[in-house]
Amino acid sequence: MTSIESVHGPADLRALTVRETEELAADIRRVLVEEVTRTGGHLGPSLGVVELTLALHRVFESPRDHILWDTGHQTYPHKLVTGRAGAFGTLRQPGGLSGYPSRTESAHDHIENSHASTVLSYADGLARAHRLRGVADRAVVAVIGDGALTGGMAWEALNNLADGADRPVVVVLNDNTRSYAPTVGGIPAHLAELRGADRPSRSVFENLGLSYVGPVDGHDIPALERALRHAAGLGRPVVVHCLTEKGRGHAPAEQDEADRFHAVRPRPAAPAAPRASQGPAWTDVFGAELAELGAQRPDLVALTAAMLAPTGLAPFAARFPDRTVDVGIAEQHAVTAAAGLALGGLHPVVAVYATFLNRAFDQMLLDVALHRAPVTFVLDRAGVTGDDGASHNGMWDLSLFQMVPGLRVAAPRDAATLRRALREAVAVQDGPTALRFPKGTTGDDIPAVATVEGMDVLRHAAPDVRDLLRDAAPDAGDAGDAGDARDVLLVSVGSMAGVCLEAADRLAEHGFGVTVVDPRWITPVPTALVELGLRHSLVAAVEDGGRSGGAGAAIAQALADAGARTPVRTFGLPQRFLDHGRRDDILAAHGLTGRHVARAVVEALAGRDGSVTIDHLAPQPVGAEQ
Ligand SMILES: Cc1ncc(C[n+]2csc(CCOP(=O)(O)OP(=O)(O)O)c2C)c(N)n1
Ligand SMILES: CC(=O)[C@@H](O)[C@H](O)COP(=O)(O)O
Ligand SMILES: [Mg+2]
Repeated sequence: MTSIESVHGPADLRALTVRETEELAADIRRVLVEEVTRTGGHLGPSLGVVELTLALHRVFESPRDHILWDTGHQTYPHKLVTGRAGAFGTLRQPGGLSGYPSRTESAHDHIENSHASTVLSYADGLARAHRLRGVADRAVVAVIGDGALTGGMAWEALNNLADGADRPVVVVLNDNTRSYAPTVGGIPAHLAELRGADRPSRSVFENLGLSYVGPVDGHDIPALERALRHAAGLGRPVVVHCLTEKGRGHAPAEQDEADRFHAVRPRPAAPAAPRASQGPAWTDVFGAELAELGAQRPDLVALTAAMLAPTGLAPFAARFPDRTVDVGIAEQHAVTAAAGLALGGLHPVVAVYATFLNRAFDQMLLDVALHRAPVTFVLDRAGVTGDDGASHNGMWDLSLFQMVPGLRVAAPRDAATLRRALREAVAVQDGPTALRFPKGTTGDDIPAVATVEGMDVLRHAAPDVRDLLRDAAPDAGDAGDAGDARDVLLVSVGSMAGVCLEAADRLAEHGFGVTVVDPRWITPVPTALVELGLRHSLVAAVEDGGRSGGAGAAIAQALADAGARTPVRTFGLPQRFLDHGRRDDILAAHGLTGRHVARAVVEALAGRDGSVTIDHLAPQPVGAEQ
């Protein structure tokens, strides 16, 4: 029985007989199911490309030939046959193998970005480079899924590839008819025709000017190899249409109608000990509230970019299918179509993972905000997601949002404030709104102890919260803070409320008067927040997002614009690409903990008069940066 342990690199594949290759495919599936069930990850997509991966590495000679993968979530077989079988048990673990191609892991890996629909553009550019540099002996092979093919970039690239008879890119279309759910739109309909008995005489690819090979059984290794060799021999741009099955070879995945085990959660290492209430999933809170609002507001329309269930829209879709739109993996189209829906008198809600909205920034800015269109953006997976690595962290949105005139942004801290923010957002009819919340569960609700000008005060040291906005400095109240009641203003952004409250307790133990405020609506910076900041000795903003141009930076700018001399410390993620890991570990590693924030605030205050010692707080790995 040929096993994956006998494969140390793709050259070993080329020495196998067809039978041995088929035995190897079975062993790869065994390893995928055993390991990914434990580690979590993209089991279904990888099971679907086992034979395709083996055929690709037998026909083409990576890394001299470039085999490029769109999205990269389906590359576990590729990793196994390119020398990483021994490390595969570390998949998606901190310090272990990435769940996507990684150039530091292997010369066989090229594209690390997990955002879909990019591979054909890489291939076009790489093929142009080969031509311009006179490189003639290196193939460029681009694997793209039927889902990714619904993304606009893919067609921009095809338009260019079709015009490049001298750029012999081999496009391998991995057609398993699904993104998460069955792929939607005219493109999958055309692919279905090509798969059918009475297929059209010419495919859309041939009408554009590319050659077309197929359809070919994506699980028949000899047939795949024949098709790939034929395609490579054409010496011109060509699409090889491969028919595969997502989740192939693992019955629970094959039978999973929802998404064929697109992304499975890690199996708990041991029976989970009863933990403090984690609360509901943010996604579920949003989905349930939107469905309720949909019953009250016939003008609400939900839009998704091929992620209806992952973004929580399933309850809304079940009740209001005619007001639910899946545009495919096409966020740019989703946003401008939402502007069109708004122009038509409706109130669209665009639900998307935060990082994927990046590619629709221009549409948000100039198709939505320029027209003050009442579109509500709901960003799930905002902040650190962790497991999926650098291109999945939702750490860009708060910075991008600062640039959008008229956009109002809410960052709820728990389930109650998420429901409230959603209701408030869809009530806004004179411009766009956005909500952002992280991956995972909400935890318990965190009640406000007071409100000030619409902002929630989670903790304060003054006898009366209104004292905080008076000019005279109130003495410390009964919160046990011995210092001036307005020593420190901690501005909590979204899910950082628990971190801020822990920091406040630590600071209060050491005699500081601390106010913790959650503006809930953080962009534009509330005037009342500036007023509060002006009356405190130090302002510290804590956000689960990139520090450059984020919410904290905007608060600092607003205070400076108001002529404040109050120093501002911003706590957020360093503007770097963060390696994969667990969300909580990454937040802690970058100082987003109560202990670290307290220590850094004390340092900042000590920096003013030097009278405060900080030896009682253990050193933390990362300091707060101004
Ligand atoms: C721009 C962007 N939007 C959404 C996603 C989330 N996503 C990851 S894989 C996937 C489905 C991909 O379908 P397909 O290309 O057919 O690959 P398959 O999983 O079927 O192999 C989606 C929507 C993404 N990675 N990038
Ligand atoms: C590859 C991709 O973009 C998605 O499958 C993503 O990995 C899902 O992330 P969650 O697991 O957080 O839903
Ligand atoms: Mg697919």
